[in-house]
Amino acid sequence: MSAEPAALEARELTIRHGRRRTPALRDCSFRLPAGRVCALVGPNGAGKSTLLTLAAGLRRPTAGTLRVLGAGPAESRPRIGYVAQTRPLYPRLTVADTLRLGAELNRGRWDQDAAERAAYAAGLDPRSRVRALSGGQRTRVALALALGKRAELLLLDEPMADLDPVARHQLMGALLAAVAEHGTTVVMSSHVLAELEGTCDHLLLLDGGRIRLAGATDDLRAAHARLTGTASDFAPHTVVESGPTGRGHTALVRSRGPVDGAGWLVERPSLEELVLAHLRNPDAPALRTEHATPTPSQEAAA
Ligand SMILES: Nc1ncnc2c1ncn2[C@@H]1O[C@H](COP(=O)(O)OP(=O)(O)OP(=O)(O)O)[C@@H](O)[C@H]1O
Repeated sequence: MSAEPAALEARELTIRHGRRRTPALRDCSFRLPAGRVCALVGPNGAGKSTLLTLAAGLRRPTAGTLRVLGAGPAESRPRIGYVAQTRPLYPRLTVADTLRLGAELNRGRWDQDAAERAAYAAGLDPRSRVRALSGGQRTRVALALALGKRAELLLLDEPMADLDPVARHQLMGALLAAVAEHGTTVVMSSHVLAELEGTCDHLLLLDGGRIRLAGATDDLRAAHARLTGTASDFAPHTVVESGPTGRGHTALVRSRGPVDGAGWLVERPSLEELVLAHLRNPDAPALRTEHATPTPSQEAAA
């Protein structure tokens, strides 16, 4: 548990789309402290976009609660920047008009410089109509609106999917600057695990609508180890994934006590290794670190 303010706090969050029998999210409980850059990862259909739409106040949960910046999602909407996977924009407006509309809708908090930096960094013409933009250019404009809004919480659905490598680099720079200057919290869904490694300091791994891993990336990595040795018994540690290697056996384990001194070669897994091992092994127990655990609710404490 933590006294740090939470950007998101979910308790038993469940949502069923329409009449679907299987919920898109099931009993998800987690806490995302404010000021983090959180990678939201998981396979196709895991529930990532659904979670972002709930946080953006565009859908209501079937059961459970989600607090956003300490309030209900709808109430917090003015403080949130949400970039949907479809990048909805007005096709007839020019890029400059789109930013003007952003300024109009966010009077008193609009940051024109930040919006223009994001939109025009690659030489995009302000007079271009939105309908004539490429997928990556639309993404730039959608991100420019979110950054110009000086949102306290940015909810970005696969923001890097259609950006070229230079634009990805620029986007990460702009996001990290917002975090450093304004304490912005960023939640970013992505399938490009290697790209998230150096940028994200928090991870939410969803699979089948359930939370598999939640916590600071350093804490999650520190809770695991890759052990390689001649024996195949890795007790007392919990094996997430194991297999033979040229040198004997190797396993990615959730450590229970010290891992040194037992004759194993010990390595700290990368974020990508950790995520892949959990996705390949759906029976591995979920892990939510202390800082990612919701504080006891007032009703529960009463
Ligand atoms: N509007 C909808 N109506 C019915 N079912 C939906 C709707 N939106 C999502 N779903 C279902 O909810 C589940 C979660 O979908 P969601 O889009 O949240 O996954 P995702 O993790 O974002 O996937 P991807 O990586 O492919 O974008 C899937 O089974 C999907 O089919």
